[in-house]
Amino acid sequence: MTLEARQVVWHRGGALVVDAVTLRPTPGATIGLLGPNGSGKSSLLRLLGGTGKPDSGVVTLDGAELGDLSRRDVARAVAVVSQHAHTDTDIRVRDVVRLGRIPHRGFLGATGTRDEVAVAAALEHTGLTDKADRLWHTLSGGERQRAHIARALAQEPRELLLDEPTNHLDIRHQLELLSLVTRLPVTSVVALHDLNLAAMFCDEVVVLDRGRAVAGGSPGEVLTAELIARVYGVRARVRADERGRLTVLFEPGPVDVPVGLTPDGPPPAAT
Ligand SMILES: Nc1ncnc2c1ncn2[C@@H]1O[C@H](COP(=O)(O)OP(=O)(O)OP(=O)(O)O)[C@@H](O)[C@H]1O
Repeated sequence: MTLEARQVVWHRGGALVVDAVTLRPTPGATIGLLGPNGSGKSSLLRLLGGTGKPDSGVVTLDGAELGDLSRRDVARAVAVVSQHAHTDTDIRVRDVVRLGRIPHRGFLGATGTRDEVAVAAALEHTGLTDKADRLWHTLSGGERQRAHIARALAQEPRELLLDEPTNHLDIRHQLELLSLVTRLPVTSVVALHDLNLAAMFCDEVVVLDRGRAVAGGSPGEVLTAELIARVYGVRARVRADERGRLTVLFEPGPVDVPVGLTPDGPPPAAT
């Protein structure tokens, strides 16, 4: 059993933003949450992380309703990296990563060898060991993003919720980060905009559109030109290589232009 959402509904600011979504990730799998801006990805992640409470439906962790568990119990199992994580500017990177250990600390809050080992491993995994003693405000945007991920890894969660974790990262670090996430012995739910990264790294994807889950399954089943046109309003060609790896190629122009008619094609007949 793992973190699950069943028929969750959530209104924010009077609007329905998550509409009867059910999410049952396979334990250990990497699940991509896809969908256009405003489709409800971050909101669903908030419900899964327990920082939002559904108006109806339930989120459960190992069968227990999230609202019935203490914050500490949830934090021992679930780590969240949100899109707009705030960090004080005069704190050192190692101390940011140490924050991930708080749910594991004993009554007096003392840190032990196990904490320092977890922090060192998290810094190493995210390529930040040599920046551990740097002050936060001296880091680049991508390095800050990696430090937030290191903090989540130091938490040694079973479930990892990541909201656009590749934002700010250069292509090498995007690939390294998602490759790391897929190798971790955790269940991950990752909001992503890049459909090619989703196809490359996710075992399953769920597509949200105006709060509703409109498709779910393996990337190959879900990421079709038809779905991309319908949900994103964009023309695309989806190719699979001999090993079944997908590439999504986007094409300019409105979706109602027949596929195959490119800007280099014949000019429209004069009227
Ligand atoms: N605090 C809030 N009050 C009112 N509406 C909100 C609030 N937070 C989010 N919303 C609305 O909820 C809807 C879903 O937003 P959400 O951030 O979950 O989408 P998203 O898919 O993560 O978008 P993006 O890809 O742009 O990050 C949007 O219409 C957004 O404007």
